[in-house]
Amino acid sequence: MTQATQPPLRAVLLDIEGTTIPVSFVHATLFPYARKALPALLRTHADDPVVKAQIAEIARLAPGVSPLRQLEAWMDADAKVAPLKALQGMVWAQGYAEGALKATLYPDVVPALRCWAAAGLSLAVYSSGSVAAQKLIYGHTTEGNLSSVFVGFYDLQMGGKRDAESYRRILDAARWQAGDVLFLSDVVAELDAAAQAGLRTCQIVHAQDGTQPGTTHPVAGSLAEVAQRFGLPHPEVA
Ligand SMILES: CSCCC(=O)C(=O)COP(=O)(O)O
Ligand SMILES: [Mg+2]
Repeated sequence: MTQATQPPLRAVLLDIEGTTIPVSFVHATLFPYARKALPALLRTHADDPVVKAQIAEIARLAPGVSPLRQLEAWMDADAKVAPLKALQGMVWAQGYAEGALKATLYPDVVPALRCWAAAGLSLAVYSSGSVAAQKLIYGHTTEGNLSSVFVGFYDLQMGGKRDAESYRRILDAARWQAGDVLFLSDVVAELDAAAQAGLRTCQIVHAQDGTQPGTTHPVAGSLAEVAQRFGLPHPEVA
């Protein structure tokens, strides 16, 4: 089916890093903040039930390794692992609360999200970052609290982003039909998995992030371009 003959989209599912937020913000601000703050979190919150549950999960995944060493190894590898993502979310919460962290989105993102939500599209997030971290990032942007534009937040509890089954779980949870949903990501393997589950896809490519355009999904350099390609309401970029 060509774009013109496809039914109108009802929902947009968005990745975060490389899609709505520059890779540099995640790697130069969020990740170093978490790396510095995690040792103290493990020391001072050892009795917190959430921390305890994550430590138990680390021990299950990496038996015999010190939790901190394992977290450092995962951070070195940029591994998308649920216990690391949950603990990173906890330390970022403190950073946002103290005003040390504020998310800077790509300039095209806020106008597009507000315009699409106002036009009745359902918007949801699917990121490796924990749901708590997603709500924090959109709750503390340089342009204010954006969390109300989203009707759903999904993380690795749905499964890995390169696994088609994860997208089927999200469709079930959101009660969406696959063909009504557009998934946006910078990572081709994630788009492949979403397409396998029947979602429509578009790769977001930002030269400043070094994103390599693939050949198997439509490509756009901004959400305004996505709107144009997929017949979505067109945001006025401020
Ligand atoms: C939720 S903000 C932090 C993003 C993060 O921790 C990460 O690993 C990026 O994952 P994504 O799936 O958004 O590319
Ligand atoms: Mg990404």
